[in-house]
Amino acid sequence: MQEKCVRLEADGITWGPHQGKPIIRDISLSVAAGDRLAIIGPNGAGKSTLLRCLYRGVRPQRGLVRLDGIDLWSIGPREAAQRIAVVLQETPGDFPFSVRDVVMMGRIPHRRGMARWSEEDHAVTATVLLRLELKHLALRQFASLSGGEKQRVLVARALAQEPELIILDEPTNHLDIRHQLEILDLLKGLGRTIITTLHDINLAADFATHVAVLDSGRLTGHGLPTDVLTPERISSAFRVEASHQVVGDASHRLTFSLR
Ligand SMILES: Nc1ncnc2c1ncn2[C@@H]1O[C@H](COP(=O)(O)OP(=O)(O)OP(=O)(O)O)[C@@H](O)[C@H]1O
Repeated sequence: MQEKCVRLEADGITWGPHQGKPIIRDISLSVAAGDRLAIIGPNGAGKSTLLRCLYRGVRPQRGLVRLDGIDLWSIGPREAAQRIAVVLQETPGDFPFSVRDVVMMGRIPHRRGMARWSEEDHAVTATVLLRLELKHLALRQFASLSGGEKQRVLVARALAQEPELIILDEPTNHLDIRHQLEILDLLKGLGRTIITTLHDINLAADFATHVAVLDSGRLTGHGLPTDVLTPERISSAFRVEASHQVVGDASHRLTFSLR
């Protein structure tokens, strides 16, 4: 399997529904190859909408998204899908697919038309199942898995795509704390550029090399977690009281209360 990373830049992007007000406005950010960006912000801030612009799900009405300096809309959807894998909250849970089938779906952007799966497709799928410790579940129905196992399979499908960038929307949703830590640890070890939304601010600080704070469709901070995740910025974005607490090894945690 190839290990590749890409640099992504968003330059002044704005998007909203037709004839509606923009949901995200004038967003500029950059993610260096191999970095992990966590996007945080309150419900409805526009995080999923921003992700859609970054993975070519919707075209920004203003501004550009670039992959290694090349406009994302100057490359076709197939090439975009070969370079960017997306893990969304909706899962193919109702469909009668085995775990192996779901992981194999990651190979679709590499397949020529309706051709059969190639030896390479089979080999990559087998490697990913092994690497993500899913081999013993390969023949299980996806729908029969636990939430934590499902999330692991969806990351495996993304990895089978051999992408340079993985974009995830709330990958820790509905997972208990151990499974949240496991999935973030797994993502850290993939050696890819990663952009993810996360609701847990302290987990985001531990996981990400950089964070972006979105508030009412605008970016209010972007940079290193220690610089960006200040109590003032978090209080203002989430409309709560936030304060720093020093824990055991002198690292900082934010605690929250209603104001
Ligand atoms: N296609 C659309 N047409 C109209 N409104 C939309 C569309 N997509 C999103 N919205 C609205 O834009 C706002 C931001 O939605 P979005 O899903 O991007 O927020 P979010 O920050 O991901 O929220 P959450 O944390 O609750 O998942 C919401 O009010 C949503 O209803």
